Amino acid sequence: MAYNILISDPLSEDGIYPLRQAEGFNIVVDTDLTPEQLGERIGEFDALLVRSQTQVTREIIEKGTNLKIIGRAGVGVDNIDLTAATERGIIVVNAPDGNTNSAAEHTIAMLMSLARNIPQAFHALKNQKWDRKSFIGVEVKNKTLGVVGLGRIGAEVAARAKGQRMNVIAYDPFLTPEKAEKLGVQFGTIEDVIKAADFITVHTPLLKETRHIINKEAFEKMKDGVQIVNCARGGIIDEDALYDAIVSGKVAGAALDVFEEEPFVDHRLLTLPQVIATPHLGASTVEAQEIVAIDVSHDVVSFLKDGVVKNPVNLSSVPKDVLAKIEPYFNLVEKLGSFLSDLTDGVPEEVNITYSGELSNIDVRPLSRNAVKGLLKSKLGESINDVNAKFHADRIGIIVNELKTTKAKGFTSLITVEVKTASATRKVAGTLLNGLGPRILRVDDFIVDVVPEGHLLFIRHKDQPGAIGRVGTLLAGEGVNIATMQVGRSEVGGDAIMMLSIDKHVEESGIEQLKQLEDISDATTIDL
Ligand SMILES: NC(=O)C1=CN([C@@H]2O[C@H](COP(=O)(O)OP(=O)(O)OC[C@H]3O[C@@H](n4cnc5c(N)ncnc54)[C@H](O)[C@@H]3O)[C@@H](O)[C@H]2O)C=CC1
Ligand SMILES: O=C(O)C(=O)COP(=O)(O)O
Repeated sequence: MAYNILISDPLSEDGIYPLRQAEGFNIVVDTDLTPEQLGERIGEFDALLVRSQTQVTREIIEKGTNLKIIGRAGVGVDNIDLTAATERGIIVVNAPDGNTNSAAEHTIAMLMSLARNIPQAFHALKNQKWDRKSFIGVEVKNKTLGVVGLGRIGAEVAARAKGQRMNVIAYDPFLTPEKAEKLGVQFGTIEDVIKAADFITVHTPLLKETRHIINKEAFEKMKDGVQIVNCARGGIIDEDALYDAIVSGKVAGAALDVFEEEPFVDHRLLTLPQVIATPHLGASTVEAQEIVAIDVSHDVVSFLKDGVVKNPVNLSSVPKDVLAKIEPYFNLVEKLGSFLSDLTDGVPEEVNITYSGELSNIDVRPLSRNAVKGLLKSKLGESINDVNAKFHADRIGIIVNELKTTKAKGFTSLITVEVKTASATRKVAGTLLNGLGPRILRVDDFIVDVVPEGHLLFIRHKDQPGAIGRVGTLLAGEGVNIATMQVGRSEVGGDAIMMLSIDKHVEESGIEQLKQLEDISDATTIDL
């Protein structure tokens, strides 16, 4: 299998060696594409690798008809339309750890430069001005640093600020008092943080909840003479409000690595002497660039070859030990979903997936996604995969419930999938038999033992002499050979089922004839 990979932002050449080494990977590096050129070419590629500059818009994603994976060699994915990627079943991966240290070091460098006017003084010297009066700074020791967003980078910045003898107060909606205590930082609301701080640094992702989280009202609550650092994302701070707050004297200075619009050549904020800036250099170190490129390249190779990724952004990630336990069930659970899709008429309203036995103790969400994928794929087509299965289920309004019980009726693990439509409830259960592979063990309330593969025929009939013979004769007339056959019944002479494994698909006309046979109430073909 050959794969075409496009790298559209500058990535470390040393870091992309996993891609260069992978067999069948054709790599194109073109970091000068305009959005129009990218749109024209993207259809040729299986994978797209970017940093923060390439805007991976819905339009680009829709033109990427062969795209399977988008790799972000860095953390922030606000330049990628995640909704569009998810809808189209394209997995997005990033490299969340590789540039933490560089971004934290850059933040501290900006903080110190801001406090001591280093860039402004250097600029004066370059212009042949020996000026010591204009650049009197402030110490950071014993000052309070307010950290908004105490994730990977925020926590590193907090630790280093403590090394500078600063007091640190942090706000993060996912911060627990325990984590705050462990990091030796004070724990507060956003209001506590912005009121207490002499310096404020933001380290959240850019989300709709964090866009302009530092705005006019926030500036009004701050201490007079506060200094602001943004090495996270343009847009977290309202740039117009920051401009006004600096001009009014409320804010003494700002150090910015990121901007609402990037790149630019002129920026109103840079006309203010209190503002120092770098052109989005937080992650621009040799070390960080090598690590992020390695991480994202590994994920692209392993996804295209084996369907496995370490750092998914639009799927929940699964630890290796859990993946090892659930991976053998991927195929079975997808087949259970497909089986039910063929068995049910009408739109599914509710899907209940019950995990019994050993599977009840682990994170089985990837299995549930595969069950939904199987259920939807035969109705909506091959474009359904585990990235977009949940999106399409939500879109249709299907409620998916995951249930767990330790009791597995003697099996190590048993998975039961039940589908409710407006007119019926159908269910199917299966397991992995040691050494024998996947088996369907129950259809509705009937016990069976079927390999979920190939063409199956599910028949409901009355337990009467001759019913089985009539089915055999009719299928023979259609040229359909029966490979295996099982019969189950609720009671002698009562409702019964036949589960046949057959060598070819039975046409609709054959199914209609089967349904007309005496004592046969229903017949369904299932193709797995
Ligand atoms: N300037 C640069 O070159 C770089 C910038 N970044 C930016 O820094 C951001 C943070 O990176 P990491 O620390 O690695 O991410 P992270 O995911 O480890 O941390 C983000 C933190 O923000 C918190 N958060 C989310 N919503 C919040 C809210 N409304 N208020 C306060 N906190 C909130 C989260 O709970 C999390 O703890 C990235 O999303 C990226 O945009 C990252 C690397 C380099
Ligand atoms: O990782 C991030 O979020 C960054 O902002 C780094 O961006 P870059 O890869 O340097 O364009």
